[in-house]
Amino acid sequence: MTDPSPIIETVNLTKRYDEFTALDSLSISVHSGQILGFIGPNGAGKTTTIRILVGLLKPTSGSARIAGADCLTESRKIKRLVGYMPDDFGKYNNMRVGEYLDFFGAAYGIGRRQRIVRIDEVLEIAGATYMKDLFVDALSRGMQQRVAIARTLMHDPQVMILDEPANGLDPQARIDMRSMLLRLAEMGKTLIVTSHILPELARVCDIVAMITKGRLRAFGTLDEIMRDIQQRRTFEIQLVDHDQVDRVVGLVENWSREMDHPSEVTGAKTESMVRFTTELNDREITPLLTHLVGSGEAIAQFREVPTDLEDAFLSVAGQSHDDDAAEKQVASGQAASEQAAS
Ligand SMILES: Nc1ncnc2c1ncn2[C@@H]1O[C@H](COP(=O)(O)OP(=O)(O)OP(=O)(O)O)[C@@H](O)[C@H]1O
Repeated sequence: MTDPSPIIETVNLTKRYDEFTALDSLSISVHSGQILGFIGPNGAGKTTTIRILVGLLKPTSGSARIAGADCLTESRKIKRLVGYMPDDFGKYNNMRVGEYLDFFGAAYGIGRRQRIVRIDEVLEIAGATYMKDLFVDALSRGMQQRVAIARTLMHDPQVMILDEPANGLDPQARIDMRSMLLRLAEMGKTLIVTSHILPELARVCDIVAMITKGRLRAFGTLDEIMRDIQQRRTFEIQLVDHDQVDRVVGLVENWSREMDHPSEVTGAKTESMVRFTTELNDREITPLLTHLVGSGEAIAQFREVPTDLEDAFLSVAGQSHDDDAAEKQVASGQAASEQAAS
């Protein structure tokens, strides 16, 4: 039987600094063995949440519990239960990896004999056995991240909180990190993995929490989020001949006006393609296809361009500006230029 009670739970967690609300009524729950992707842009409130969870910051109101222990008042239990891997590896001059792990093991109160065994175990789990005698400061970012995971595992925590583990990694190291997260989850660890961008890591997460400006915008499995998010959908109409493009652009524009539903319509003559975005649902969009076919235009394909995770994230990020339409426009402009640049 699975345990129905969550291992990590925050209820209306709020943190204010004077008038400024860094975290606003965050309620999330994570079950044992799950990987939570905690995603939000810079300044969203991720670090604030993590600092509360690991007992380093006092919330203004609300509660946070890990395996039943209160993150604020039961810090000893929390320290034993949680392994926290910060984004910044730190500077450790003239320290070899084995010594580094020994140092942190001692800080966790692990006995000397036990540490010797444990260091080999965690290095093996992290795929970093060969690094044991290397100097920490000479390691690449990808190697450092493996050692950081080994360090976080030293006291065998039930919950691991990894802050931006994919930050600064090359594509291969990102893939390795993804496998590592899955391996940790298979071992029964519960993981919170933060990111300010939508990384490939999100694809290994069982659930995703997206926050912006301190507020939870979406929470659930990736599929649920993709379904729920109000999204402008993009359609492509593949034509047979490039001469049709201007006519079909006109047809779609007229139809949109008649429907009183603005669409952005663009034509690409070199591809014999017309693209448009709309918020209409399947039932509402079907008459357009009938209209196009009825007009006598030869249509090779009419298809929706699948929305990817990145679009979903940008859509959620846009919701944070709902109170201010002008700001929203700026945000979507930035998002578009970032997308174009990436
Ligand atoms: N001590 C503080 N006093 C005032 N404001 C603070 C303080 N600490 C954090 N903040 C503000 O709270 C907001 C949330 O910050 P937080 O560090 O949690 O964001 P984040 O999602 O972790 O961002 P990043 O990805 O950049 O680390 C930010 O606007 C930040 O400037």
